[in-house]
Order: sequence, then C-alpha cells, then structure tokens
Amino acid sequence: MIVLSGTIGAGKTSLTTLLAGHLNAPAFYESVDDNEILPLFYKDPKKYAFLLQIYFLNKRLDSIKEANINKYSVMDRSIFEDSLLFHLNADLGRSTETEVDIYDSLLQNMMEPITGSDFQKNPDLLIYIKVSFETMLQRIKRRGRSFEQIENDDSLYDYYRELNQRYTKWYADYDLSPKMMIDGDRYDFMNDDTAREQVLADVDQKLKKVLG
Ligand SMILES: Nc1ncnc2c1ncn2[C@@H]1O[C@H](COP(=O)(O)OP(=O)(O)OP(=O)(O)O)[C@@H](O)[C@H]1O
Repeated sequence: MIVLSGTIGAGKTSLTTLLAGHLNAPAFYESVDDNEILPLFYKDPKKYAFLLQIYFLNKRLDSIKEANINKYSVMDRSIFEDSLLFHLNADLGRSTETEVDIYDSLLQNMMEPITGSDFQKNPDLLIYIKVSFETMLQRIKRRGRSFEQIENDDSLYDYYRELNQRYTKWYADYDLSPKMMIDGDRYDFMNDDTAREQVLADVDQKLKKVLG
C-alpha cells in the first residue's frame, strides 16, 4: 500500500491518479465534495472539530481495509495526517482535553496490529509532497473550494501557515514505514512532462527497494 501525504493543495489527489495509472493499481480517494461535515467545520470549527475527526478516522480505516487487496494500492491521504490536523485544531482550542485523549487512544487502538492476522494497516511506502506556503496558498485559491478561501475567513491564513510548518516536522519524525519526499514546488508533475517522468522514476526506484 502506497500512501500520499502533504498539506492542503499539495497535489495528493492528482499524484494518486497518476501513480495508480502508472502502476496499474487501484486508487483510493476520500471525496471532499461528499463530505457534509467539512463545510460545517470550516464555518464553526469549535463545534465540529471532533465530529469531523471521527468522520475522517472512520473513512480512512475503511480505505485502508479496501486497499489491502493489492500491494500497489494508492491512497490519497494518510490517517496519520488526520492526527496532525486534529492536534493543530486542539491546540487552537477547538477541542477539549478529553476529546484529545479519546481521539489519541482510538487511533492507537485502530492502528494496533492484531495478533495472528497479516492485515496490514501501515503503508509500505509513504510519499510526502512538500510545497511551500506560497504554493499552498496559490493552489487553494486556484482550486476555489469556497469554504477554504481566505477571502471568506481571514483566520485561515494563520491556520494554513501553521499547518504547513507542522508538516515539515511531522514528516521528519515519521517512522512507521519507508518514506520519500517529492519537492512539489520544483516538480510540477501535472503540467510538465519531464517533471512527471522524473517523479515516476523516483517512485519506481524507491518501490523497487521497498516492495522488490
Ligand atoms: N483530519 C482533518 N481535519 C481537518 N480538516 C481536514 C482533515 N483532513 C482533511 N481535511 C480538510 O479536507 C480538505 C481536503 O484536504 P486534503 O488535503 O485531503 O485534500 P486536498 O486539499 O484535495 O489535497 P490535494 O490537493 O493534495 O489533493 C481540506 O480543506 C482539509 O483542510
């Protein structure tokens, strides 16, 4: 199982499609348009932060279970980043200490290996697309999801900046599987053929090491 990671607008969904096509493997997406809690959360984060996280955890575990059918399955986001986002929101006072404790122990419980089962929860490879804060803002603007726009809520600027910074540390500390980073500022794999070939070659090389 290959899992994409990176901040909002990093290009995870696009790279998932590209990689799954390249590897002839199934892709697993978490649909943003069908998520009825997300717009509510952006409107009233304090009220909906915990509910949103439970929603995401549930969806993410579903995808992990389905993705297990093929070792080259590609998922458009990791469950670990949900925890990163939740902790950012908790630090902003949008969740109580009890909610944080329950969340952390639920996640740990969900991800714990089951003795005697070969069902794999952690990915074989985590790919992190790193983008600068400027790129992140441009992509969010260009994509135009209304609830994500800074024009509609200027507190989102600080939220996005903090999120982008936390990702750097999160990736450095991540040690639950092999990992690799793609420089999303340098390699525009959606619009530049040479960049796309380079990224796919880098992933192939890493996968050879990891999955043989
Ligand atoms: N655990 C979470 N907690 C809060 N918000 C979340 C969480 N997971 C996703 N989101 C929100 O869901 C939306 C989609 O995020 P996500 O990064 O998964 O996809 P994306 O923005 O389409 O990324 P990409 O462009 O890299 O495909 C964003 O508004 C993001 O803030």
